Amino acid sequence: MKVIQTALPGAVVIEPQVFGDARGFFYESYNQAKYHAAGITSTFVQSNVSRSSKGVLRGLHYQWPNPQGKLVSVLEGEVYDVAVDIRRGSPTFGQWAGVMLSADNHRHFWIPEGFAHGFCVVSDHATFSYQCTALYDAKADAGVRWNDAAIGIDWPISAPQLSDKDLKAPLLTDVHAERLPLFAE
Ligand SMILES: Cc1cn([C@H]2C[C@H](O)[C@@H](COP(=O)(O)OP(=O)(O)O[C@H]3O[C@H](C)C(=O)[C@H](O)[C@H]3O)O2)c(=O)[nH]c1=O
Repeated sequence: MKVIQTALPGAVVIEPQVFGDARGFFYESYNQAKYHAAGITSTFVQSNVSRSSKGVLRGLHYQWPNPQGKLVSVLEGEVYDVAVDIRRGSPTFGQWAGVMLSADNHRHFWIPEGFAHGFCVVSDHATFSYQCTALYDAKADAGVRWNDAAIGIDWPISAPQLSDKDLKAPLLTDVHAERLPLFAE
C-alpha cells in the first residue's frame, strides 16, 4: 500500500495494493500491521455506511469530547472528501485538505481524531464506507459550516443538498473554544 501525505499533517491518503484478475479485483481495506507501520495506530470500534445522491454534502462534522478518527472510502461512485484541522492550539488550525475518493481509485483517507470531516457527491450516487476510532455519541456530535469562508474549502459543487443540521452549523469563529477538540502534541 502507498501512503500519500496531504497539505494537512496527519491527514493521509492510502492507496491499497489492488489485485486484479479475470474475476475482478481484491484489496485489503485495512491491515493493522501495515497501518501501524504507517503511523496510524488507532483502534477502530465502529463502522458506518451511508449512501447519497449527486449534489449531497454531508459535513462538516466532528465529535467533542470522544473525538473520532475516521478511515473513509467509497464503494460506489465518487466523492470529494475533506478534512479540516479544528484542534485548539494546532499549528494548522483552520486549514483543510481535500481528496477525490472513488470506487475506481480505491483510495482511503485517514482523518485523525479532532478533525472535522465532510464530503460531497459528484457521481449519480455514492456509497460511503468508513471506520471510526470512537463510538458515536449524539451528545458530543457537532459541526462547522461547510462553506465557512474562514476555512475556504474549494468544493467542486456550489449548491449542495444539506441536512437541516448542516444548514444551521456555526462558523468556526462562532464555536466556543471549549467545544473544539484540543491539539495534543
Ligand atoms: C453518524 C451517526 C449517525 N447516527 C444516526 C443519527 C441520525 O438519526 C442519523 C443520520 O445522522 P447524520 O445526519 O449525522 O448522518 P451524516 O450526515 O451522514 O453524518 C456523518 O457524516 C459525516 C461526513 C461524518 O463524518 C460523520 O461520520 C457523521 O457525522 O443516523 C447514528 O445512529 N450513528 C452514527 O454514528
